[in-house]
Amino acid sequence: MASKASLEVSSLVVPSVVELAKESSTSIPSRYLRSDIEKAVVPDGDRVLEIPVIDMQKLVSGGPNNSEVEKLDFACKEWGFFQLINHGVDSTLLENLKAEIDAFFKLPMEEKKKWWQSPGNAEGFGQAFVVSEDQKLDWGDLFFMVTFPRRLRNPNLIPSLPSPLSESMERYTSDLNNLSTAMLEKIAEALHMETEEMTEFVGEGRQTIRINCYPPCELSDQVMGLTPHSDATLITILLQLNDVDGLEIRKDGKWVQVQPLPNAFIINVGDILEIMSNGRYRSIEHRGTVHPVKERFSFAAFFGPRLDGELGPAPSLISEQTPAKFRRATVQEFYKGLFARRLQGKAYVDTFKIQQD
Ligand SMILES: O=C(O)CCC(=O)C(=O)O
Ligand SMILES: [Fe+2]
Repeated sequence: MASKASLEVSSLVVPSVVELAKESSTSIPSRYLRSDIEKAVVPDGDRVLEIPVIDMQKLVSGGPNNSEVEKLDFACKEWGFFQLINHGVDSTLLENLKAEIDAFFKLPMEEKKKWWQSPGNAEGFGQAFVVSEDQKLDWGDLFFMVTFPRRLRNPNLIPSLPSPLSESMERYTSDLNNLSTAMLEKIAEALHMETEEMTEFVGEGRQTIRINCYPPCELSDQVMGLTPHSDATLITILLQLNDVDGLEIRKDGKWVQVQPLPNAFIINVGDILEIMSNGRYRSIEHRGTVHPVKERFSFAAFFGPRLDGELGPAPSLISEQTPAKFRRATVQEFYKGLFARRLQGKAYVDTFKIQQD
């Protein structure tokens, strides 16, 4: 049955960083400058960090004992992050989307104002998780909206975006919604969960999207494009929209840069999947850095469960030997708490942990 539950998401309204970046670097307000940025480690020589690569075609076509499902299990368990190739999303659509988003963020501010966030509503251009006037701000503008289920969409967004961006967004978010559902079925298989348990938990699902634009900044080592965080999702499908790297993950305590394969998706385990898998899979902390002279764009599609359900470890994954590591909560309660605080690594999901003696 379709749920009526909706969720109000808000964030304090802040100025546009794209506009700010047009001014000289001497005028960067202190709200953006940080002195506590940990540097990323540079891999030895020309060794780069090789995050696992999963092939969607192999994942869906293999029968029982599919080794790609085992690879998926390993990637979610050991990394919380992997690249997805052969994902089936049309590459022409991806190329069009990249150009259209670039043009969208370059529209004059006068026009972009139509889609700016407003007090009490975090959809549109702006920032997220800004809850106090004195917290540090990210060096980037985002565009956030609810995309699925359709009835929860804000009518001032997708249909009123410039054409052809609105048509590309419709196709892209719909393709990613289907891909997320297919991926979660495989994740259920990898976890040896009952399939119905996953489908019941996800229900109609909920997708939100966040497009990130990080303008260049001369003081790039003193600003953060996107504060270290884990995503509060089941899974996130991330696409880097241009040729500028900047995504970093915290691997074994150290920040390391990710170099995505062209047009591959980067998929990461979110906090809700960590809870549902009873900690077998772990959401990974990541951040967006800023380049000194180049702007960077990325597109994150967040996929979570229906809003009118409950979350907690899947009953089939709990036993006497593996007791529940997380408390149960309604999905609404989970999100309400999330949006009431600033982003701070994995601190929020940790509040759901049950102390083990
Ligand atoms: O820009 C990136 O690569 C990371 C984006 C991200 O983590 C997010 O939007 O949640
Ligand atoms: Fe993220």
